Amino acid sequence: MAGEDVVSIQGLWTAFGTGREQVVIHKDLDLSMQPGEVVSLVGGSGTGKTVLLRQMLGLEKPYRGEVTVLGEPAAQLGRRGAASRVGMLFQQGALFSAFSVLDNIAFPLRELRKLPDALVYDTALVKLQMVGLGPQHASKMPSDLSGGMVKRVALARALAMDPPLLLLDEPTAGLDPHGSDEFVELLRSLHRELGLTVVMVTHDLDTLFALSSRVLVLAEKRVLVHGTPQEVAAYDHPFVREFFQGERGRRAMTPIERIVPAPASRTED
Ligand SMILES: Nc1ncnc2c1ncn2[C@@H]1O[C@H](COP(=O)(O)OP(=O)(O)OP(=O)(O)O)[C@@H](O)[C@H]1O
Repeated sequence: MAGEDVVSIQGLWTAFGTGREQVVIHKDLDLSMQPGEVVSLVGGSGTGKTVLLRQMLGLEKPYRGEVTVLGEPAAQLGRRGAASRVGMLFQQGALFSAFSVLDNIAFPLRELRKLPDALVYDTALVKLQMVGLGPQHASKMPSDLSGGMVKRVALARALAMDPPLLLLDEPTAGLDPHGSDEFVELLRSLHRELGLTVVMVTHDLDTLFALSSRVLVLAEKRVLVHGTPQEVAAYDHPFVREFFQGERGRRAMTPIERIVPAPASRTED
């Protein structure tokens, strides 16, 4: 039933520009997401993955059609309403550079103007701890943080208002393999502990296979195919072949071979 969907998109058209300059990005696109899913959106460059996240956050209005989040049109959530329903981790973290770590996390809580300062402070500290950072980091400035820490602080801020829906734009981009594995592990445990529904855009197949319960492929201005990562990877389409069966795809799908190099193939003399 539509009422149970965390996200429901029906008949979505996204277009930019007007007249002969107009470019249509999505055409009659439908999709829905159920509670607890971790859905990865994949698609070629310019297929409108990030725009779709921004529409779920209410930052972009559909040209035509409906984007509904937890039963309400996303475009009508308003900034404060949105923060308690949807948290978003932007690609570069997007921390306020003039604010300390704690003030960045506290920002959505302060915007409410309802909570006493002491409660805002305590809540922000709890969120900091939730993403694996101790209180010694609270007064640091964003410029003092590593890339992995910026992502963690941005995640804590996205979760400040306990939203049931978390949107992630390239969550592991820019992290080294170790940092990426750690961040995936953090996302996995937060998803489990908080019962989140997660929608992410990722080009990283390790992240996709590690986290996704379902993958949606955007192509031809709509959802071309969706299913488990394994089902989608087997779908016969040029983009899907290139994405999953190119060099990156083979690496992500055969982790055991990567870790244990085959000695037999190296000793042929
Ligand atoms: N506000 C805007 N005004 C005009 N065009 C826009 C706007 N936002 C996005 N676009 C265009 O819409 C298209 C889809 O953008 P989007 O960033 O969602 O792509 P994407 O699928 O996330 O691509 P990538 O994988 O390269 O990041 C692009 O061609 C982009 O230039």
